[in-house]
Amino acid sequence: MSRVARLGRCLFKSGKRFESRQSTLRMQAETLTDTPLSTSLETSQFAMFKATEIVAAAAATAEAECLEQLKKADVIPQLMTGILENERILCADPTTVAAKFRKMMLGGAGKTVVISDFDFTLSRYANEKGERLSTTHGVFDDNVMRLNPELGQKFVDLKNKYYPIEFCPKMTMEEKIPHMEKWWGTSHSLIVNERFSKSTIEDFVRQSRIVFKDGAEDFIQSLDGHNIPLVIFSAGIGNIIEYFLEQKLGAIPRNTHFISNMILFDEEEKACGFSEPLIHTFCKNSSVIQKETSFFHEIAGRVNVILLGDSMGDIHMDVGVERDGPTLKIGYYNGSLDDTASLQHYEEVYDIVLIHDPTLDFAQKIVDIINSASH
Ligand SMILES: Nc1nc2c(ncn2[C@@H]2O[C@H](COP(=O)(O)O)[C@@H](O)[C@H]2O)c(=O)[nH]1
Ligand SMILES: [Mg+2]
Repeated sequence: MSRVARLGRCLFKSGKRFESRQSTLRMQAETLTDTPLSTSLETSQFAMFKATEIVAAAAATAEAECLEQLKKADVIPQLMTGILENERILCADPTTVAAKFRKMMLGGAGKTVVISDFDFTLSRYANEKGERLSTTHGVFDDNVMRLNPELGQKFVDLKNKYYPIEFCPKMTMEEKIPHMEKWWGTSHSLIVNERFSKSTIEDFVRQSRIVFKDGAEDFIQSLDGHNIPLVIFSAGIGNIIEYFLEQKLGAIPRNTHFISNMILFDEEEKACGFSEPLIHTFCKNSSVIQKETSFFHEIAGRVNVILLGDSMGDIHMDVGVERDGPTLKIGYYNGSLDDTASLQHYEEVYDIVLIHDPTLDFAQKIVDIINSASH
């Protein structure tokens, strides 16, 4: 079945499920808001209700009022219709996604945290000409080749050997992990052995082919403006991301935190090691989070997570804080449009799949809706 036909089937199927959900939502909202409990029962009947029922009714009414706001604003149906009508967006389960949107809007900005990958999620995968752009590690591939071709070739050889393994559809994650550890370990050793200085690495970033997705600066700054924490969870090199943000934004916003491989510098500001534990593509989860992470206090209570990723390794990103809210998983698919197996797999593990999207418009729209519901 061609991708377009599959997309059509997926949209039709999703659409049918969503229509039934919309009518259910509308019915729920009318029921909850048209006949408030206290005016529809005789006093004696009302007296029979236990305190718990009265509290529950009050909570339902309170939620119904929020729901009424959502219904009036028609926000969620509009959003879901936009998703289902966009051929470049896949959504396998609109009903679940609509329910997550609703919970996140009810929770508002104060209950929200964004956990985002960096390489090819906040940064672009390719430029307008379709040329591949750089990962944070790739900053060394490009720049070292210019300064020291023999060493530069070692970085490139590593990428050419291991990148295909990382995205190989036939190997299991368990089969890939030893190769990823070898790739990260070898490239980090090359960096430490060469004792690159901090200032040299900052220059590498200035001259690199890392490009933000369109709207990324505004997205990061709007999160900061609404006090929504942003955790950049990257298996890349966190120092490179910091230098890139400083160069593009002028400073790292207060709300932005990093979980990543960090280059350690000695007193002469020369690279002398890397932080532990190693974070590669397939261990981006709470197992690599240090127990007393500095920003935990800032995200405690933020039960609703917007997760942004581009690879299979990003779907379990979590910062290990106890919570019971939804995680809305938004996946940026950079692969071939003919690779229906990968497209199907992304659709299974991400709530929303954005195909070849060089912008953060969709993520910005979700955050704007959450912020508007908070007022
Ligand atoms: N060019 C190189 N790319 C590398 C190397 N080691 C890892 N990687 C890539 O980085 C991303 C992980 O970053 P994330 O922010 O997306 O988690 C991963 O997908 C690898 O392809 C390297 O030595 N050279
Ligand atoms: Mg990535």
